[in-house]
Amino acid sequence: MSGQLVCVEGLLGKHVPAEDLSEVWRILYGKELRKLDLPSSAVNAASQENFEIKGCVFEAALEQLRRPRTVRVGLIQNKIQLPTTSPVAEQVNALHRRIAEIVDVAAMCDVNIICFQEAWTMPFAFCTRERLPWTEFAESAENGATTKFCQELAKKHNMVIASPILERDESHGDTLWNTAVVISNTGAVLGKTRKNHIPRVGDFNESTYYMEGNTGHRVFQTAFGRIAVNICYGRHHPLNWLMYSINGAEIIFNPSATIGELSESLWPIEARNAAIANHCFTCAINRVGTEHFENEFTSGDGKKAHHDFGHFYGSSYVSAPDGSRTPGLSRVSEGLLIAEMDLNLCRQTCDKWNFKMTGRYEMYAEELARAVRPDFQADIVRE
Ligand SMILES: NC(=O)NCCC(=O)O
Repeated sequence: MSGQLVCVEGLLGKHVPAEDLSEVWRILYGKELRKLDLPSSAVNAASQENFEIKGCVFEAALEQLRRPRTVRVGLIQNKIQLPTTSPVAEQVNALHRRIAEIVDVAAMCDVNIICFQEAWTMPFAFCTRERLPWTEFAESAENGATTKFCQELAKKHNMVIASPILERDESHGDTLWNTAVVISNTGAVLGKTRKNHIPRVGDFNESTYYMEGNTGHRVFQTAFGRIAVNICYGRHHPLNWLMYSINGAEIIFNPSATIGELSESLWPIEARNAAIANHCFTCAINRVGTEHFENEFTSGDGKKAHHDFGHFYGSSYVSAPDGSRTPGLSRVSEGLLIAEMDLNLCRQTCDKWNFKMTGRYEMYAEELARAVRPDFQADIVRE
């Protein structure tokens, strides 16, 4: 079944009677979004280069004192381009070429900020638990080939780029991290942020390679708004989203690599819920395809050894603070999703629902401070 169904929203459109569709849509997905008019040059280029392109608009009410703060955000989901047995440099170069093609199309659509999927320059090889050649994909966040490549793209297109890579930290004993590098539209490296929560589930053997990040919940002030990057497994941790939001993030990207059997039913809920709970936009990005590895590996579950991880189901989407969301990109093909958003919607939703005001953070801060003490006793009343 995995890999067959292209898109759940497409099925709804096909099978729900036309007279019921908009009500079904409103209940499941929130207020219906206007489609973004994309230039035909971009649509043609996407079709020639064989990737899906979709665009939606999140509107906000007009205010008297603030102008609309309209920004276009792009999300790219892609496959690996070469077999995992190809030389490392060739695999990376092929991915650079593919991303450059898609970013060129994003630029035709006036995208201001773009984010790629988790560890986008490599196969998601952590399932294998092998070191070589996979650790050779790690690069310096500050001056590695991928960062230089992104700096050129950012300058060329006046675009902020969030580039999640496997980082080799030469200043700290050559250690590895799972890192997103944020590059300003000027081409300067604005900074980096590391994955805070590392999975210990299924074949996601990432803790074999790197540790939980040490960069906290930093937020990047860009020319187009304040952004943060909550990498993959971090999306299961509500406090992680909360802290990016407390530091002022208006858009939180969630570059991911995850497979159908494990997480597909959680996928549409978690980033969307985070947008609602934190009065911000969230952008969930997942890779697509099935990646085959030469040496079979086991999953510690008594089942037979295998050569692949399962199907990465794509389905990248954007959610707004009012709970509305875009349809997902395809479950099976590469794609570019563009969301035009008025960032004024963040404060407008905050003023309506007041979660920041009613959140009782001081109460939770005290309770959590007690709960993490070694002498903590749970507060349970018994008969
Ligand atoms: N890459 C990663 O953290 N995957 C973990 C699985 C998931 O969070 O769905």
